[in-house]
Amino acid sequence: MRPRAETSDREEGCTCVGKQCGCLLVKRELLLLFFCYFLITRDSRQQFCREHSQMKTLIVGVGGVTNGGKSTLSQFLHQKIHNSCIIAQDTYFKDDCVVPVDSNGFKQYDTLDALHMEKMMKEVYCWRKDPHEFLRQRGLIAKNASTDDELYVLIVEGFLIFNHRPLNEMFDMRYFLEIPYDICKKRRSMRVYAPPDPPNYFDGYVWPMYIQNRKEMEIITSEIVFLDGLKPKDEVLAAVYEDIRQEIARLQGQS
Ligand SMILES: Nc1ncnc2c1ncn2[C@@H]1O[C@H](COP(=O)(O)OP(=O)(O)O)[C@@H](O)[C@H]1O
Ligand SMILES: NC(=O)c1ccc[n+]([C@@H]2O[C@H](COP(=O)(O)O)[C@@H](O)[C@H]2O)c1
Repeated sequence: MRPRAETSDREEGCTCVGKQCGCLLVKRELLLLFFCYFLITRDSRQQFCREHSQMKTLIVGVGGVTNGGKSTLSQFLHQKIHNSCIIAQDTYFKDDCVVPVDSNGFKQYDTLDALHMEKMMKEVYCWRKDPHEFLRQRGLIAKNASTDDELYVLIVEGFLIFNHRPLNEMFDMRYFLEIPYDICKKRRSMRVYAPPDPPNYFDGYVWPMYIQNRKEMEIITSEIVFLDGLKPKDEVLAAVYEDIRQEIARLQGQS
């Protein structure tokens, strides 16, 4: 009879005292197991919630002529806009050894073929899939920051962003910085690329390619806001920021 009574005690709750109690060890192990399971699945549960929530996003394209002020504007917007980040096209140039030379001996850097566009698109898709995680992985957001009612802004900048159809179709807002030939030539001459521009590169290759790329861009898309890159920096930056701020407010007002 005695052993039966001990078994029923354990089933209803342990009454044993002391460190060696097996019931306590089992409970502790179960708790530990549950805690590990919770930790392991927390990130994927949070990701699932984000992917299936009504998260708001905005993709802004900042295009324009070389040295038109794209990076300056993008950096400014990034500093001002909460939960924003930049994907820059000029970080996707192919290695110099695979960029072909044209009939005049100029390296053909100013075409989509000189860029790893599939890689760039992957980065944009990665952001779109889970902007919060994208920012977190790049140290742009606190690990446990709330994801409720957040709006995420992606700034994509580059001289050929509107020429690549799949990318162009993703933009909610498009800006294009333009400056005249002489100013562009002057600004370009003060910048050192890798590799540096060879003699006559601007007149013999860069500017003619800009004219050609711009024509092609205008065939692909018409919804572009053209910006005068000659206006004082503060004026250009403030005007675009205000435009985007209003769009963000409009989106946040939506239920
Ligand atoms: N509105 C502006 N007025 C005068 N200079 C500018 C203006 N915007 C940018 N710049 C200058 O022009 C140069 C090129 O700007 P940057 O933003 O790097 O151009 P991009 O990214 O289009 O090649 C930089 O020296 C920058 O300080
Ligand atoms: N690897 C590089 O970053 C690299 C090399 C050679 C030329 N470029 C020039 O970069 C320009 C585009 O960048 P920006 O719009 O920032 O000037 C193109 O006109 C191209 O000629 C870049």
